[in-house]
Amino acid sequence: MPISRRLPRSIATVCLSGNLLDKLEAAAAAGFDGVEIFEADLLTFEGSPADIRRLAEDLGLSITLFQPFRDFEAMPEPQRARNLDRAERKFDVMQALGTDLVLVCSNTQEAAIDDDARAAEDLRRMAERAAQRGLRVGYEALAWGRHVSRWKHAWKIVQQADHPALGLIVDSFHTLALGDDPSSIADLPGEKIFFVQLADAPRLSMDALSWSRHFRNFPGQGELDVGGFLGAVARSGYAGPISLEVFNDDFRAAPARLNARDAVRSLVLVEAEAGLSELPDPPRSDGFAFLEFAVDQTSRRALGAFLETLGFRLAGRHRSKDVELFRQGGINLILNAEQDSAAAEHFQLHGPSVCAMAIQVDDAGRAMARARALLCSEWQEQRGVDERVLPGIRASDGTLILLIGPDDLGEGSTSWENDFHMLPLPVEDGLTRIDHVAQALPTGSMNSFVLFWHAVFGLDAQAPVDLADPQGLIRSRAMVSADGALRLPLNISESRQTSTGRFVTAFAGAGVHHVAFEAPDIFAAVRAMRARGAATLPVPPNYYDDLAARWGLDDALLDQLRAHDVLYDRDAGGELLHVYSRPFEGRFFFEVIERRGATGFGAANAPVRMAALARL
Ligand SMILES: O=C(O)c1ccc(O)c(O)c1
Ligand SMILES: [Mg+2]
Repeated sequence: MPISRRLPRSIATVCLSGNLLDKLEAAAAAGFDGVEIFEADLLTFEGSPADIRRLAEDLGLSITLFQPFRDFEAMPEPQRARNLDRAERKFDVMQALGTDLVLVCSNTQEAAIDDDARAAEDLRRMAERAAQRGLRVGYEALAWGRHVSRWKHAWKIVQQADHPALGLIVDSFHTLALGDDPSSIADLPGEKIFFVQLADAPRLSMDALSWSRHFRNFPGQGELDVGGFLGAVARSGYAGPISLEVFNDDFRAAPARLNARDAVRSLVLVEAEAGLSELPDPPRSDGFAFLEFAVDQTSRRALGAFLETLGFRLAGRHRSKDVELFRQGGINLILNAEQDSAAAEHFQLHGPSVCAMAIQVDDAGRAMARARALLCSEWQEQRGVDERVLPGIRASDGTLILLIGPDDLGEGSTSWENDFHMLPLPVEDGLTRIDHVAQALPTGSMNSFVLFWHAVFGLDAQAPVDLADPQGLIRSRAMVSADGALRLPLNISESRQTSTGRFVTAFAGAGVHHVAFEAPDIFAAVRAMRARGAATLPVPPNYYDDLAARWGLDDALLDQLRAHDVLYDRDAGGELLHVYSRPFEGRFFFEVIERRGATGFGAANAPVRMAALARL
């Protein structure tokens, strides 16, 4: 039974960077209804709690919760009595803030007594005092609580305390981190759940506290079933706010407004997963319809010539714009040197680079509706008379993503001819399609990109891998569609000296740093490329000696690999053979890949590639 209702959206100030005012403004701008005020943000703020109340009011935000109140229940004397005085002072702050709810998280102190009756008694007393002021107390089990770490245990204590001003607070992280089952939250009386906090996280093997304090992220960015958790909450009849509470090292440094927009995007997604709302299905994709490079006249000549060595041919010239189409097999690459265009702007900022990716989708209208619901900004290029309009959205870094429906640029369709004077040249087919497009991301932005590709296109994030560059570590995560037709590895580096770091710093931000083309016969493709003057990225002999040992390859195959600078890997699906071009003007490079069943990206070979790039 779907329960379509819009619950208020809230975010904890700890999720966002800046001072308290920055945080409030970012939350309001993103469209949140309310905020949880974290005590640390209040303590470091210049203004009084009453000032904060006014600021929030002016921004249209309610203050949904004040937190955390720590180490309260089941203490020995004299702390036990002192804790009630401490609570009274927090109540003063809450009244000045204009919020009626405080979060008490389960006690982590060694001195805490393992006695549910005592805990219940303490919480009941606190609730009595809160009630005298019209306030409420919510009790949350921290996954690392000294004696109370699970929601069922916290609920038992809340029931035992039996006071109308005391309720339960559930937090998806604490429940899912312990592998605890959230489904019976659905059986609680919804009105006794006072507040709901959501956070996702990658699966990591470490203690819950460190995991929670540094690696939480927004729903859809991690691996926990937050949608299932929220579904159980919704079935209880809970009608309060849904609040994001994320402690994350990157988020503390991320631009608050962009991060707040991601926060809303994650809520839209998880609400739909929980059955609280509907979202158009993600597109099914056959892969990339084309890639567009921003160039000027000079770099177009250079890139065109470079592509020709890889077997691409000039296949068409745009009817009204300074744009050329290069083709090979089913691969379309557009070189855009048009003045006063989005491409020209991109070129000014980044130099020759990929400025747009066109993705083939089963239904462009539905894909756009989903993107819009997920707060993507729509984009439309100026167009000439009779030119087709390709609907587009912007990715996290501003890269343009065009959505190509089945009738727009289909295989053998005449629609290219609509916009281009096509040249009657035979197209080569040594390379057949775009296998993947790899991007270098600025530090701290992995979660934002993962959410974009997961939410809008339904791609799944593969497990992160660490790649060793001679100058530092690169973290890589591939976003892949269910059938593997759309693959986008995302790379990030803390060091500015790695191939990824150099790319991001030298070329002003995120961008495509390599494009991989599929070849049915990689050795034939390399021979053809070399015959046209393309140089492959050299591979040291040591690599092949080790390959022989690792995989027990026969000498004939090894000789072929060695002679063609082809790298080899194997995964559960099968074999992977790949080879790299030299970089174009020290920027991006191309990969040729032959998949013999493998679904990965040859991560084991990345250090060899990066060392070769560093030597150049
Ligand atoms: O990390 C903590 O201490 C902490 C505090 C309050 C919360 O609501 C929470 O989920 C964690
Ligand atoms: Mg919490």
